[in-house]
Parts: sequence; C-alpha cells; structure tokens
Amino acid sequence: MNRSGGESAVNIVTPATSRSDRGITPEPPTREQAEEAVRTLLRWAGDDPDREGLRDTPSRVARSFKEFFVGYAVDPFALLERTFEETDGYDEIVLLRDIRLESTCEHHMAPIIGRAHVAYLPYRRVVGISKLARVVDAYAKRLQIQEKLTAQIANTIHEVLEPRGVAVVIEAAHQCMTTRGVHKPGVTMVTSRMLGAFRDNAATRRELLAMIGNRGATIQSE
Ligand SMILES: Nc1nc2c(ncn2[C@@H]2O[C@H](COP(=O)(O)OP(=O)(O)OP(=O)(O)O)[C@@H](O)[C@H]2O)c(=O)[nH]1
Ligand SMILES: [Zn+2]
Repeated sequence: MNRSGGESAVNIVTPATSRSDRGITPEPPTREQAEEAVRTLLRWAGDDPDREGLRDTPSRVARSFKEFFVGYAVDPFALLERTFEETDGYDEIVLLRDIRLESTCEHHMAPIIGRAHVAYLPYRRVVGISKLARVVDAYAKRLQIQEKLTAQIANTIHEVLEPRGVAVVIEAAHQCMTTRGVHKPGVTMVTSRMLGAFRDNAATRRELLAMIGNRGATIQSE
C-alpha cells in the first residue's frame, strides 16, 4: 500500500542507509593521537603549543570534539522506534518549528548555525516530538553539508515512521562564508526536503510553508 502520497504519488527514492548514517565510524585514533594532532594545528596556526595558555588546549579540543561530533555515536533510526497509536485519528500536519541547529561544515570544520523545521503527516501513529529534535541533533552533530543533513533527517523519519509525508526545512548561516573566504555576513542558506504528500500535493506544501512562516530574519541575529 502506498502511504506516502495519495493519488498523484510518485515513488520517491530514499537512498539506502549507509553505515555512517547509523553512527558506525571507522576505528578512531587514540586520545593521545588526537591531542598530538591539535598540537600540530596550533603550530600550523603560528603559535607555541607549550606556552602556558595553550598547554591544556589539546585536551580541551579533544573533549570539545566529543560534543561537536556526538552524533556519530547515535543511531537516529533507534530514536524513532517508540511510537504512540492512540491519536483519535489525528492525521494533520505535525510541525516542530525553529529547532536550534548547531552543526559543522565538512569542508572547513567551521560552525553552521541555524534552525530546522521538521514536519510529518502521521499515518496511524505519532512519535514523541522530542525525538524529532533528537534526530536533527544526531545528524547535525557530525561533519556535514546542509543538503545532506536536510535529506538525512527527512529520509530517516520517512523510513522509520512510514508517514504520509515528511518535510524538513533548514535555514542556516555558514561561518565558513561569514568569517572567512568570501566574507558575506548575514547570508543564510535555505534547504528543504519534501517527501510523500508534501512533495506531491501543492496545497499540502503551501499549508506547511505558511505554518513555518518567514523566519529567516531571526537567524541573522544569532
Ligand atoms: N553546497 C554546500 N556548500 C557548502 C556547504 N558548506 C560550505 N560549502 C561550500 O563548500 C565550498 C568548498 O569550496 P572549495 O573551493 O573546495 O573551498 P575553498 O577554497 O575554501 O572555497 P571558499 O569558501 O570559496 O574560499 C565553498 O564554496 C563553501 O561555501 C554546504 O552545506 N553546502
Ligand atoms: Zn565550509
């Protein structure tokens, strides 16, 4: 049965989940090797890793990386396993709007800061709303490009919940563009991934976009 889009449904191909999507990464280096790499980068920056102020920096950076990249240790699919079926037939849009997004650009390892909006059209069951935000974090807390991040979140919800539609919109500022390189402060990148009814039905998509509203201006002040 086709749950994803009604009469005009086209079959949206969601790419197979890769090992890294599931949070499985190759053999990591030791803590000592990671700290030595930071010392090398400190020297590359032009400073002396042995001076007092920098002595503990390799250890701090190693710890910080565990926070910035905690998503590699999370299986986003498992986050959505628990669902609730007593919804009295609720089948309208569920939208989690303005989820704070903190990610890292995979090209420059610079912060990507913004907001994610995640919506789905339930089919028979709903998921705890915090889990949608957890899925965002599970993928955001990795090295990313925004397009892939957007697609991974949508594809995961689509694959696990099998809802009638999924929509993910991300608006974010890339510090690799604002503080270096082309230096364009205030620029935000907007991406969306629409699946099922959000992709096939223009009215459903319009309703969603109206619910999200124009929130771009709020990102720039962050
Ligand atoms: N499509 C996409 N591009 C991104 C994202 N984050 C950063 N980039 C871009 O990735 C590109 C990498 O381009 P390169 O020419 O390889 O790197 P670069 O010499 O540092 O480029 P500049 O940033 O232009 O100085 C840059 O244009 C970045 O703006 C993202 O999430 N999606
Ligand atoms: Zn970048």
